[in-house]
Amino acid sequence: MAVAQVLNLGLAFPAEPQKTAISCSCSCSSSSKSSKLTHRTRSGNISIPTTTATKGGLLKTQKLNLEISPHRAVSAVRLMRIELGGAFADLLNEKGKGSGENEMGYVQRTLGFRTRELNHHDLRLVTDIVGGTIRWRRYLDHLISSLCHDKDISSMEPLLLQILRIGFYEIVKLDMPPYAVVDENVKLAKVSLRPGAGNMVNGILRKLVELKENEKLPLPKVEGDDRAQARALATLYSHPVWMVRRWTKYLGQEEAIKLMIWNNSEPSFSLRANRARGFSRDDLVTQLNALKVPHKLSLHLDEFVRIKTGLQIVIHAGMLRKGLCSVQDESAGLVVSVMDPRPGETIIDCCAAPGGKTLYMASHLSGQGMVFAVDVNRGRLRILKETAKLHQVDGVVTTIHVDLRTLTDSQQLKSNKVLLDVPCSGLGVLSKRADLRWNRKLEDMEQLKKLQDELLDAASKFVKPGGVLVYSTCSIDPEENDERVAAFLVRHPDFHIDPVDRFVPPDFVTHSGFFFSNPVKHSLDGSFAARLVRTL
Ligand SMILES: C[S@@+](CC[C@H](N)C(=O)[O-])C[C@H]1O[C@@H](n2cnc3c(N)ncnc32)[C@H](O)[C@@H]1O
Repeated sequence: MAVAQVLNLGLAFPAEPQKTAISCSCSCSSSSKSSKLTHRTRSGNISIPTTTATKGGLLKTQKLNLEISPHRAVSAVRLMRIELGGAFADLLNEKGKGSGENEMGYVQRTLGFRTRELNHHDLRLVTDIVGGTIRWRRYLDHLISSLCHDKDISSMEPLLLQILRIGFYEIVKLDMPPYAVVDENVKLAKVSLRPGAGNMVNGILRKLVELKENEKLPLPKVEGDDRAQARALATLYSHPVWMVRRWTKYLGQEEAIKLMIWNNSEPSFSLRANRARGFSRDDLVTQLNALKVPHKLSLHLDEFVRIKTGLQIVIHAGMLRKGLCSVQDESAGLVVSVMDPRPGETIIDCCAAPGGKTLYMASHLSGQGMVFAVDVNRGRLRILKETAKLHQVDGVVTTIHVDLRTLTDSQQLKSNKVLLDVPCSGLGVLSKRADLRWNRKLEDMEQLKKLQDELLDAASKFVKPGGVLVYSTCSIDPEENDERVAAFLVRHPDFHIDPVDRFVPPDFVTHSGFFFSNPVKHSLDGSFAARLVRTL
């Protein structure tokens, strides 16, 4: 069947995109609640009315749909929340934000029915589908648009677009049994929108299956001038064009492709055992074994283990809630190694919240010394304070809510060890932060670099003669890393570089003596740290 024939199924972009951007000749284009409910009843789905108590004590009747696969329904709703509501993909699994009652409230409001509660397996599927669909958005949208006669899909009904993206992702990237995927997504479109939307999803997904089976997916070729090649690569590896151009410039095309492949892969996570609570890595391993969560010991840091799957199980077992361990990438742990915190020391952490590095540094103090945790964001600082209590390091952590740039040079707040973990582009953590690549803009880079320079100047005031300032980012971009350090040294000739080779394995030390974790080479988040010592 040719692409044009798909369109003969009745796909058309209507004149009034605000009502329904793509409709089918056989569909009812009205999206009013009453007509949606009528269609649901007609389509024969199992809908069980349930009652839920509202705040005011009233009982509200809600429909429980047992026929729609709950993980697809929840995935579609989460994708809507991320794209239209600005939710962060990586926060939606946290209790109270995405799961449980709250989650079903969103599902009910968006789709008009509830599904059964999600179990661990469902949640894992939701995480995979939502993360993957966001990562592959540019690639999926290219295919969807190609199969809709190159129409502008930005005017498509948002829920319909999310359902199509999920179906495309499952077929093209997850290699799931295609006809089951078609049936499930058609059902979701019929019940949550209207029968015509289901017919349309059916036509497009079937066409996709056929093109995939015949290896005829309409994908761009990497050819032409630099710009054209960057555009093709951006579609094939699903990244913004500006990132492809930047990485091609700094890394070359081959490495840029490897980096994009890494960013698109399933992230792995590290857990840090909290020794401040007397919970060792051996204890952590025992618990992970009991929970049947596969793990590997970190090769670089004594308290850390890596897990590829099972984070949800760890969360549900309450290990984070009890403060026994935290989710922390080893690259962040290695920045703390560059700081080399020791019992009895006073440390100033200039951009501390939400506290990953503060708490790890505090756990090295064995109850003696102090970490002053400075941050401009009150809410994030509150989280740091609460977590410090939970981790039983609150005796050695003092929070200071202030814009670092307004703090005046004073003898009271000076130290031999100052950490400045600046706000940055986060280009080193794109595998974990699925949506970040779409939120970050090229224009942000100039603003961030200006802020980084200002914060470096401010932080340097708190370093005692002979003391060290550690500048760190979770970016792989030389303009935020080496270049910021070089510019700082020109402005501050009283500082010099102290090579980090005494603190981290040689594999992480750059020619200039900085710490750098490379996602492709080290299979960790990308991050950077420089030790800058003030002359006596
Ligand atoms: C990369 S995050 C720090 C992460 C933290 N070090 C950790 O390991 O969890 C950067 C932090 O800088 C803070 N920040 C941004 N501008 C600031 C300023 N002018 N003064 C103090 N803190 C600032 C932000 O609120 C944010 O919490």
